[in-house]
Amino acid sequence: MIEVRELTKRFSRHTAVDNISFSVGKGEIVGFLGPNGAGKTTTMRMLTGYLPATSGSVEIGGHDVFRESVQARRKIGYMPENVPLYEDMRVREYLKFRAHLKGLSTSETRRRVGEVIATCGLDSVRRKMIKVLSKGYRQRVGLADALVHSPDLLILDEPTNGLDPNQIRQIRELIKRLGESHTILLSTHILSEVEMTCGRVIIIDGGKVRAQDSPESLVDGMRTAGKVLIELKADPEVVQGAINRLDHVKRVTQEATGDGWFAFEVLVDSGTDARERIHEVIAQNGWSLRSLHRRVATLEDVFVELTRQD
Ligand SMILES: Nc1ncnc2c1ncn2[C@@H]1O[C@H](COP(=O)(O)OP(=O)(O)OP(=O)(O)O)[C@@H](O)[C@H]1O
Repeated sequence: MIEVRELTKRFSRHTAVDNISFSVGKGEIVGFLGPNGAGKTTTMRMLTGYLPATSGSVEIGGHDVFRESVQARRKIGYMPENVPLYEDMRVREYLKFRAHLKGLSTSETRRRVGEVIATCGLDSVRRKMIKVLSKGYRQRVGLADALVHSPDLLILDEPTNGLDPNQIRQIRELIKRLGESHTILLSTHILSEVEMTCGRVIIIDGGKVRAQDSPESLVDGMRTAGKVLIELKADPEVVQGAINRLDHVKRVTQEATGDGWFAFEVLVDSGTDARERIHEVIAQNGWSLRSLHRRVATLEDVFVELTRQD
């Protein structure tokens, strides 16, 4: 559905997107992740034909976005980061206006506007002025606008940005439902959202693709996957020294928990499980233990590992 080849965008001397290639298959929901300034919005704007590329190509459903822009755009529903809405229009009126702009006939417009109002849960506000709507409803209007011409592909730039947790949940559920009948590429900062909604993730940083895989495989392949967390009561320096001497232990850090106990974080080689040997050391020394468990890596760990500056 999306085929991106060696895509580059330079703004004078700054390269915002640097020779990236990826594809998104029909029916996939793909998360596009990256820190601020990574190049997500710039990439999405090129994908949707709003911004010309410096070099490289983008095909949407077999149509080159730059050379066959009308055909390609017909397949795309784009929701930009800050949805530009006409504040003084009523919701239904605005969606009708947008549908006409996108070339729908009067009867198609009536039918589709009714459908997207229902899909996006806008029935109760369809006669309200856009300026009185909450941010959550505005996002839904943006989504309805992106959907009104029945595109196969949705490109959503931070669809939950600025929403409260309830609104985030509602939009996430809506996106999941839309994913049953659309291909979706969405950018977000909320990693748990990606884990819940996306089958695949593309992580970009400094304009380059750093990783692309399912959230599970990225987490499995995580280099720092092995961490054991312990809480016990004993001389922390002695504990640290004893655990540090074990095979496959890379680093032990400790901090006081404030109630007389100490918390230790033990970094071990990937693929090793040091819990049993750590427990033996604790038992041999007779230290009081109140917790010992392995921490499973999260997508956040992968993200930090791939995009951190140091
Ligand atoms: N029109 C422009 N002119 C010059 N530089 C730009 C322009 N648009 C974006 N940039 C720069 O390109 C880089 C990538 O920006 P982009 O907005 O694509 O990042 P992003 O990943 O979407 O970030 P955020 O998460 O903050 O929205 C940034 O360094 C930005 O300053």
